[in-house]
Amino acid sequence: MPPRSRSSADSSDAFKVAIRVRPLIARERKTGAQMFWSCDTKQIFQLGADGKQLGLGHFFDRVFDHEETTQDVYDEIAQPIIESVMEGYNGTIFAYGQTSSGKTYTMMGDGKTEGIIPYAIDDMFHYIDQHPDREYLFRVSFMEIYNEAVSDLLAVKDAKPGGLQIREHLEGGVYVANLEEKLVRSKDEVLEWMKKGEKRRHVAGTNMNERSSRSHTIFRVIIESREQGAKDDAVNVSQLNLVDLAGSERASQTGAEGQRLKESGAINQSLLTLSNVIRKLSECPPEGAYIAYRDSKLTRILQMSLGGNSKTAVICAVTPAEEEQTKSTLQFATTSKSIKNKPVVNEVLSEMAMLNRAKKEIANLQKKIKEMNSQTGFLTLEQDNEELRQKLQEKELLQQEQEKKLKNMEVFMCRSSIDTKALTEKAKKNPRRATWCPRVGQQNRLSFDPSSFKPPSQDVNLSLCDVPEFSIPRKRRKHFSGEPIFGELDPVLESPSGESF
Ligand SMILES: Nc1ncnc2c1ncn2[C@@H]1O[C@H](COP(=O)(O)OP(=O)(O)OP(=O)(O)O)[C@@H](O)[C@H]1O
Repeated sequence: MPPRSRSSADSSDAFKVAIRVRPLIARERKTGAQMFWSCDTKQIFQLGADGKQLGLGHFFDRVFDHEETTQDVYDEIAQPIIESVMEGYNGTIFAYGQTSSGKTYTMMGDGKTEGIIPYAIDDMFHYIDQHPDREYLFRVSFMEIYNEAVSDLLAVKDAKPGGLQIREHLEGGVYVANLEEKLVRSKDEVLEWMKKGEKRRHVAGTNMNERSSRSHTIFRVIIESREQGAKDDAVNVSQLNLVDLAGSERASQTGAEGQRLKESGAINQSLLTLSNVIRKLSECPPEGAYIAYRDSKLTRILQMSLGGNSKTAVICAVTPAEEEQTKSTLQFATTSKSIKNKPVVNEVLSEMAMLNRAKKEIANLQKKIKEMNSQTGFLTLEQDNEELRQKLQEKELLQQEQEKKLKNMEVFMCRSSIDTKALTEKAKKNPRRATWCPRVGQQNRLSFDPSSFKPPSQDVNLSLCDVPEFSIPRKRRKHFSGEPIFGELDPVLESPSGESF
């Protein structure tokens, strides 16, 4: 369902650029590497061989030095975006930089230190606890772009050769077809999925990094929320993209050959397209101007995060012992600073809410036509009457469409307190694969997985329906044919270990 923008946000700080300078690592310390860069909280300077500053500093929203932690980066750069995402804005945080500069360390963590993703997830669930007036539904997906092919890091089966396809909604907006989205209920579940996906990511050792990422990854969290007991079923749908890019690299430094060299070519090519897109956007092009998003999968998927409807932060990771590569990262960062995004809160209406609205409008139109029919003699009235008739026809068509969709869809919300343990047991035993998603936010949700629901021979099994306040209208019981809940959601609940209810 297409999102509707509800309200506009201040776009002045919708695109932030920060620099993170990492400490020297063992390999560099061993070779007595020279420090080429120094910084304070807002600028970074190049140093000469004598350790003195060369030229002017480069200014950014924030520069983090080698002593500052990922928690510091999170608090100042990422946390405001997470809060906006919970309020209904799209958000993107991505780490950019040369190979071995600390992108994965910053986004994922390294096993000992947590990264931005775990901090973000922790905050999101904390936010839910503090907002009992809304109910939330979380889904996650994890994709990688390797050698210009998109694959699903959470899918059981590998994608066909060539990878997953990128498509466009009729109403605008890009999506990856057949990318699995997992319903999640707790931070631990999210992190399990993240770790599971990380294990499948393409990583290999090079001369520059023992564990060098050979692909770009996008870990996405989709959040739906609505007011508890809201009358018109308006749902905010936002997504958070957490992007760990592969690093730009030089074959002379990494020693890449064969497969590594091919990977390196694909990485550098897509980063070049990213730079070109950023350069074009930094020139503040007029609305509708051509931007080469389609030149790489990465820019296509991140289209909305670059110059679009998203609050975005770019964290440029740099190596203090690298002169030229760090200069080139700073050039990218400087260009990025001029980008202006235009974030809005995304609101969608459920099919039921749309149907209710359409019905109300039809009733109003019918009333108006009746009133007009009782009056005669004035041309203007007849013209108005014709206009109303046309409107009515349109509305009736809309209503028919909504009703058809609803026939194919069943969503059952259970607002009572459910004994989730007992329900899990029942769901496990139930051959018709009822799925449930309890404890997302303050509410329990119960739904059937329409795609795998098989109508029973002796009417519907109501073993789940002894849950208080939960009932299925009898005439609807046989209509489960695969329409998703809230747009694209396929509500199968799977645990990270692969178990599905
Ligand atoms: N801020 C930091 N503090 C301490 N160690 C760091 C920091 N940043 C990175 N490192 C270390 O530097 C090495 C390279 O980091 P990382 O793998 O995150 O780089 P990368 O930019 O993701 O590289 P690639 O593009 O090759 O995947 C790792 O050993 C990591 O632990």
